Amino acid sequence: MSETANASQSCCDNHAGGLPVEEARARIKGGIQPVTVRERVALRDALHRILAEDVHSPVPVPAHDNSAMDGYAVRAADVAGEGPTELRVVGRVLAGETYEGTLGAGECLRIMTGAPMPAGGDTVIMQEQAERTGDLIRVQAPHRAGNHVRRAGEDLAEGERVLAAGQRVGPAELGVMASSGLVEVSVFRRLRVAFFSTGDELQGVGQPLGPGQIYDSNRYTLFAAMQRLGVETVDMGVIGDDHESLQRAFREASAFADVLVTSGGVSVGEADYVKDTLDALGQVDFWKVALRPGRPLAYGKVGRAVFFGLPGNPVSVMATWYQIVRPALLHMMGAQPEPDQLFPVRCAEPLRKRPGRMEFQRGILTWDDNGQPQVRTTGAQGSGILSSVSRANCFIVLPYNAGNVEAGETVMVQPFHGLI
Ligand SMILES: Nc1nc2c(c(=O)[nH]1)N[C@H]1C(S)=C(S)[C@@H](COP(=O)(O)OP(=O)(O)OC[C@H]3O[C@@H](n4cnc5c(N)ncnc54)[C@H](O)[C@@H]3O)O[C@H]1N2
Ligand code: MOO
Repeated sequence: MSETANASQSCCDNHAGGLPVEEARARIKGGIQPVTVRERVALRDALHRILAEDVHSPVPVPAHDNSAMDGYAVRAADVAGEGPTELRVVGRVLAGETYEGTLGAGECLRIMTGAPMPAGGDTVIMQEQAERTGDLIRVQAPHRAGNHVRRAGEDLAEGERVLAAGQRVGPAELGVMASSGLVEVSVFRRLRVAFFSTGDELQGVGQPLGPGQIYDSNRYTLFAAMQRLGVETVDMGVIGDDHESLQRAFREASAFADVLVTSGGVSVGEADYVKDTLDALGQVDFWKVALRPGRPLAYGKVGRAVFFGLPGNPVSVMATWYQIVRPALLHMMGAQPEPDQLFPVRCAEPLRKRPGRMEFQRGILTWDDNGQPQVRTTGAQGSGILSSVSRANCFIVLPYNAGNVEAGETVMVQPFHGLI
């Protein structure tokens, strides 16, 4: 057998346990198109949206040289020596005003934080460092030229590119655009994402649980994750475990949604119809990823909609959402790829791990007694224990081939901050 044949043989063997996570991500990325339709929206409506164009500042920010402190605007030359130096206060300027005169030698101006610097003045002395008597101040020099002055354009120069196309708009981006005086911004249209839960055992909150029933939590988790991502959500409720209901729901969703996300029914059980429905109405690309929790994960297309069939276990929903679906949706939304946020940290306790799947255990990242970062798990890691995520602040990411981890070994963590 040739070397190539050997390589492809071993590749397929490995994939029996599911596609490697990176390969699943790459296959999805290769099969989906980012949206191209743009719209202009008012600044606040741009929150969580993706910029469709670079944003340039039409004005310098700040617009004028101004004081960073409450105190006195002076001429640097007057306060360059050892001192003490006496200067005469010729007036006052508050934020929002301008001082019309020009400071002459031996003169200073009472100035408040944010007020424009007067002509002739180039340095500010904090009021705590000036002793005032009547119209005179006495300062102990020297003071560095330009001290406590914020230069026009030091934040953003006029015409400077402030933000790039593909950036997601969060609080800082919204504020920065407002600081440039922008009223509207061009963003990509929102993705429309439909979702439903499957399972005859599911009951809605507010109803008593019948025998064998559980509450449907996945629709809440998915709703929250989608809201945070900034997509338009269409909640299709709970769909029963039968071909007819599923086919109807798939057809309906594919008529209006860009993406359909379901939970449950993708494994090998006798009521797991989701993959079969996808087979019948669309195309299955893959339905197993070597990821834990969350191996059964169906990906394909129904009509023009991209389909993700997540497993039913609530933690598997979260792992597959954050590791596979979220990056895919960001790509479809027109966002720049996010850099991997993986950091090496000492593991404070032993971890159980079987080789063969990439594992996302739920961790608590803290500091040890020596001030060094450390991580431990939230406890039981079953894929039905959703509180293992609500108690965590990071994923502990264990590679495919890793086995058990000893206390004190280094592991990689992916903080939830900015992710969840
Ligand atoms: N013989 C095998 N059995 C299972 C395998 C396997 O490979 N061979 N894989 C296991 C793994 S791993 C997972 S994950 C689950 C995934 O199964 P399904 O996607 O078909 O999910 P369900 O069977 O419908 O549900 C699994 C579990 O999650 C609960 N669930 C479902 N939906 C919700 C919801 N909306 N809110 C809260 N909880 C939900 C459901 O009641 C089940 O307990 O399959 C394993 N089995
Ligand atoms: O991998 Mo399943 O997805 O354990 O929960």
